Amino acid sequence: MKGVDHLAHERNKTEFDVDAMKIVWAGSRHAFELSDRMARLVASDPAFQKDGRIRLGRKELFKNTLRKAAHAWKRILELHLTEEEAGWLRNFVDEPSFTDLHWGMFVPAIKGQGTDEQQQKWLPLAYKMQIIGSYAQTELGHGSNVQGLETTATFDPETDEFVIHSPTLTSSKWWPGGLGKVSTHAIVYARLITNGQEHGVHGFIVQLRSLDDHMPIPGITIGDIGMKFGNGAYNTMDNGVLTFDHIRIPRNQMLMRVLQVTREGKCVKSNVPRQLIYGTMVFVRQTIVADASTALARAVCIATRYSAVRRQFGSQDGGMETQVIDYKTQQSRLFPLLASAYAFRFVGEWLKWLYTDVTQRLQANDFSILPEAHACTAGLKSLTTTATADAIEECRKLCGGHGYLCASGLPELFAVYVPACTYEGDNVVLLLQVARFLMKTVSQLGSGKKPVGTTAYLGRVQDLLQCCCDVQTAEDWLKPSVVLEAFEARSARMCVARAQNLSKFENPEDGFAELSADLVEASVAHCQLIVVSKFIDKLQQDIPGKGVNRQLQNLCYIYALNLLHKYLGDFLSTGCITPKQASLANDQLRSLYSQIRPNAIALVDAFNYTDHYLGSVLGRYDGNVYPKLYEEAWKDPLNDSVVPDGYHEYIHPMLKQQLRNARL
Ligand SMILES: CCCCCCCC/C=C\CCCCCCCCCCCC(=O)SCCNC(=O)CCNC(=O)[C@H](O)C(C)(C)COP(=O)(O)OP(=O)(O)OC[C@H]1O[C@@H](n2cnc3c(N)ncnc32)[C@H](O)[C@@H]1OP(=O)(O)O
Ligand SMILES: Cc1cc2nc3c(=O)[nH]c(=O)nc-3n(C[C@H](O)[C@H](O)[C@H](O)COP(=O)(O)OP(=O)(O)OC[C@H]3O[C@@H](n4cnc5c(N)ncnc54)[C@H](O)[C@@H]3O)c2cc1C
Repeated sequence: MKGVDHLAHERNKTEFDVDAMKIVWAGSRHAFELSDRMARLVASDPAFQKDGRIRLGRKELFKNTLRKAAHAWKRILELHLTEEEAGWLRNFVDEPSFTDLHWGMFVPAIKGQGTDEQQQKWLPLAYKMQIIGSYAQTELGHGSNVQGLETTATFDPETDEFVIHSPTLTSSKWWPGGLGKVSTHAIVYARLITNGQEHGVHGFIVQLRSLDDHMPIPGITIGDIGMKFGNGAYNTMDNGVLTFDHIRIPRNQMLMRVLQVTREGKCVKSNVPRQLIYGTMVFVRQTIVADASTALARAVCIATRYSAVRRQFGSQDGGMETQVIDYKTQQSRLFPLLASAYAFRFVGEWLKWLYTDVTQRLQANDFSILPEAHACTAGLKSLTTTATADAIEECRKLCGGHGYLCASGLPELFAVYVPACTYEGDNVVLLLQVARFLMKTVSQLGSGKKPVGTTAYLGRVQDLLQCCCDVQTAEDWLKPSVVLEAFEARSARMCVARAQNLSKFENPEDGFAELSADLVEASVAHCQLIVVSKFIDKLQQDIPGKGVNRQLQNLCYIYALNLLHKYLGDFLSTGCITPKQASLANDQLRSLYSQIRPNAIALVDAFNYTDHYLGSVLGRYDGNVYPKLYEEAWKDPLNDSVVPDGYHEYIHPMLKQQLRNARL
C-alpha cells in the first residue's frame, strides 16, 4: 500500500463528523470560515512560499521576511481585510517578523497604558503603519527582574522633556524584536526620575529612527544582537540592542494611564493599580497559550500522519509490516500529545474569555480579579509552552530518523518555538508568581476570605484534605467528578503542605527562596487542574456533530489520566489515590488509546492545516511521503554538482596520500 492509500484508508475508519470537529477546534463557524479562507489565500500566493527558507544566509533570509511582510500588508490593504482577517493572514505567512511586535505588543501597550489623548495621537499612526513599533523592556543585565532595569527617564522641568539615558553597558536594551533593523519607535521601559526622586519603571514612547531615511536619531546606537538557535527559524526576526545617550522626548510621551507627571514634575497617581504597567505582558501571555495549541497541533499532525504511513517489522508471509502508529509505545507517547493540543485549545479559549472579562472590569474600575488574571496567564503560559516545546521534540523522535531532516518541518518548528519558554517571562519565574498567589490564597483562608475563580476549590480545603478517591473499577476513571476531585485534592494538599513548611520560617521571604523548587511543583499541579477542569467544562457544552463529543471525552480523559500517570508521585504521596487506583487509571488509559486509534488521522485533519502551513513532507495531507522526501533531497545545494566543491583541494590529496602510503 502507498502512503497515499494509507491515509485514505485511515480516513475511512473515522467514527465522527470531522467538519463539525473543525468548527469546535476553530472556536466557531465564523472563526473556521475566516481562518480557512486566509490559510488558502496565503497558501495559493507564490509570494508567500516557504521553500528553501532554511538554506538562506541571514541577510537574504531577513530581506525575504521584509518582502513577505510588505506583501502581506499590500494584500491586507488591497482586500480591505478586517483586523481579525489580517491577523489570520499574518499567522499563516508563518514567519516571525517585526510585525508580531508592532501589532502584538506596541499597539496593545499604547492601548493599555496610554491616556485617551495618547491613544488618539499614536494609534492611528500605528494602525496605518506610518510608524513601526517595538517593545523595549529587557536589558543586557535584566530581563526577569523588571524593577531592576537601569535605563533612566529623568524629567527636565526647564524644557518639559524627559531625558532617556543608558547609564551602563548592562542598561543596553537587548532582545526586543523588530528593534534591530526595522522599528521607527519603541515603548521603552525606564526608571522615572523627577525632582531627584525615583518612581519605579514606566513606559515611554521613543522615536528611534528617522522617518525619512531610517537613520538612528542622534544619540541612539542600535543594531541586531546576532544569530539565534536553528536555521531559518527565529532568525527572520531582528532582535535588537539599543542604547540612549541623553535622548530628549516631550513629557507627553510617557504612557500616563497609571501615573501622570505634571508640568512641574509632580507625580500624580491615577486610581488604577501600578501593576497595570505590566498589562501588556498579561495580554501577550494569554495569546501565547492559544499559540501553544497551534504549534503543538502542527507537530502532532505531522507525527500522527507519518506514524500511519510508516511501517516497521511484523510482516508475516510477505504481508505488510505494522504501521508504527499501531505500536502501543507509539500510542502512549503520541496520543497524550494529541489530547494536550485539544486541552490547550480549550484552556486558551477560556483564558481569552477571562482576559476580555478583566479588561471590561478594569474599564469599570474593578481591579479585583487582576491578581487572578496575572496568576492564570503566567501559570498557563508557563505550563503550555514547556509542554509544547517538549512535545515538538517528542514528535521529532516519534518520526524516527526522518524527523531529524529539515524536510520534516520539525527542527525549524522546534527552533522557532522553544524561546517561548523564555520570552514573555521565564517559565520558572512565572511559576514562582503563581506560587506567591497560591500561598497568599491559602494564608487568607483562616480570615474568612473566600477564594474565587480558579482557586475556589481551596475554599473546600478541609473536605479536599480528607476525601477518598471513589474508584473501584477502570470505568470509574471516566467520571468527571472523580477526575476533578483527584486533581483538586492533589493541588490543595500540595499547597497546604507547602504553606505549612513556609510557616516554619521566621522570615517568609527566606522560606520562599528555600522552598522555591517545591513551590513550583504546587504551581504546576494547580495549573494542570485548571486545564483539566476547563476541558471538562467544554464537554458540558452542547457540541453538535456525530460522535464529536465522544471523541472529546476520550481526549479529555487521556489528557487527565496521562498526567495522573506521569505525576503519580504527587497523587500517591499526598494520599489522593491508592496504588491500586493508579493501576486502574493506567488500564483505562490503554483502553482509551485503542478507542482513539481509528480516529487519530481525522482528529489531526480537524486542525484544518494546509500543507503550506504545516511545511512538512512527513505531514503531507496525501501521505505521499517517500517520493516527496526523495525529491526534496535533490534540492539540497550539495547536490548541485555530482563532485562536491573542495574535492580537488581536500578529498583527492587525501586519497592520493593513502594510496602512496599503501604502496610504501
Ligand atoms: C516549520 C516552520 C516553523 C516556522 C514558523 C514560525 C511560526 C511562528 C510560530 C510561533 C512563533 C510565535 C511568535 C510570536 C511572537 C511573540 C513575540 C515574543 C515577544 C516576547 C516579548 C517579551 O519577552 S517582552 C519582555 C517580557 N518580560 C517579562 O515577562 C519579564 C518577566 N518579569 C515580570 O513579569 C515581573 O517583573 C515579575 C512578575 C517577575 C515581578 O517580579 P517582582 O516581584 O519584582 O514584581 P513587582 O515588585 O514589580 O510586583 C509585584 C506585585 O505585582 C504583581 N504582578 C506582577 N506582574 C503582574 C502582572 N503582569 N499583572 C498583574 N500583577 C502583576 C505581583 O503578583 C505582585 O503582587 P502582590 O499583590 O504585591 O503580591
Ligand atoms: C526570542 C526572544 C524574543 C524576545 N523578545 C523580547 C522583546 O520583544 N522585548 C523585550 O523586552 N524582551 C524580549 N525578550 C527578552 C525576554 O523577555 C527575557 O529573556 C525573559 O523575560 C527572561 O529574562 P532573562 O533573559 O533576564 O532571564 P534570567 O532571569 O536571567 O534567567 C536565567 C535563569 O535564572 C532563573 N531565574 C531568574 N530569576 C529567578 C528567580 N527569582 N528565582 C529562580 N530562578 C530565577 C531563570 O529561571 C533562568 O533559569 C525576548 C527573548 C527571547 C529569547
